[in-house]
Amino acid sequence: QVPELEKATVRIQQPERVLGIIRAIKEQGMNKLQVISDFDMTLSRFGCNGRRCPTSHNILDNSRVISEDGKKKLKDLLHHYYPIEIDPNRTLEEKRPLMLAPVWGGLKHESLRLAPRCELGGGGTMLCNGHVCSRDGFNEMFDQLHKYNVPLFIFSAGVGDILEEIIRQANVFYSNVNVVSNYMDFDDNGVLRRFKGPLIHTYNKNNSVLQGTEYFQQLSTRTSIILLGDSMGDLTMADGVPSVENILKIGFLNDKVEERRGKYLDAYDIVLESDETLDVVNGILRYILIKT
Ligand SMILES: Nc1ccn([C@@H]2O[C@H](COP(=O)(O)O)[C@@H](O)[C@H]2O)c(=O)n1
Repeated sequence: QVPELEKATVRIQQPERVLGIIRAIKEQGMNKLQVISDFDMTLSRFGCNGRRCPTSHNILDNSRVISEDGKKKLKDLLHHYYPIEIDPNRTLEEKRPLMLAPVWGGLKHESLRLAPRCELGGGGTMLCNGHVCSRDGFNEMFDQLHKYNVPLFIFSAGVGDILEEIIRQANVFYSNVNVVSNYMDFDDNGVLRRFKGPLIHTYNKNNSVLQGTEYFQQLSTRTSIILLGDSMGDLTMADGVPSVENILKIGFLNDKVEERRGKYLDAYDIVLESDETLDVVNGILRYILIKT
């Protein structure tokens, strides 16, 4: 029923179980469904024409508002911490305390004055090599969820101001979309002082940073979940949802595919290897949402 699952990029450890979950979600109906998704490298592309696409952090790092010294610091931090972030041989407990540094470490020394809209403006939607960096099927996914009134919760360790702007410029920031991320806090002179609220990094995406938002409580009847992520940290994004009945975890395995395949197959129900599209997600949503 979902032809996209036959794509060469799809790996599933327990196909019967996965088909069972998809059928159960369809039976429960669209009123019970919510989608919880990571943003960078999940809704946005990992690569394009053989080059890495920017994360929402990288858009800021590369922008003209950051000093050359700051750019170097941010790049050094990322080169140091990204291999740790994706290292399959370190436990989450080892990684967790290290992950705050790349989110804030480079920016805190910057006298950053930024009008995020301007930085991305002039048609500058998340561009990389002249191509828009959202995955193929980005608009279709948002459109489908909006049409059927399915809530989409984006839980991101990226920069909220930037990724909101990307969604807005794609004209899909609908009322069913909610974002929890790191938002910049500027003082009266427009200088970046901090991020608002607790910093979200790749390995604390769970209830601990959602306290006070009550988002999941309001959606307590939405007991079917489709979770989209690209890291082992994304697997805890639905931890605050009360009484989950069905959960389908779809993981994008973008980098170090051979090394990480085993862990991803154990953790995610569906693994999409080097797949730069949202075809599979859209195919599953079509099957679930469109009455046959
Ligand atoms: N300075 C940094 C810090 C993190 N990143 C990357 O951003 C991504 C986090 O955002 P999610 O939407 O995926 O939660 C993650 O891929 C980090 O590697 C960065 O590029 N620069």
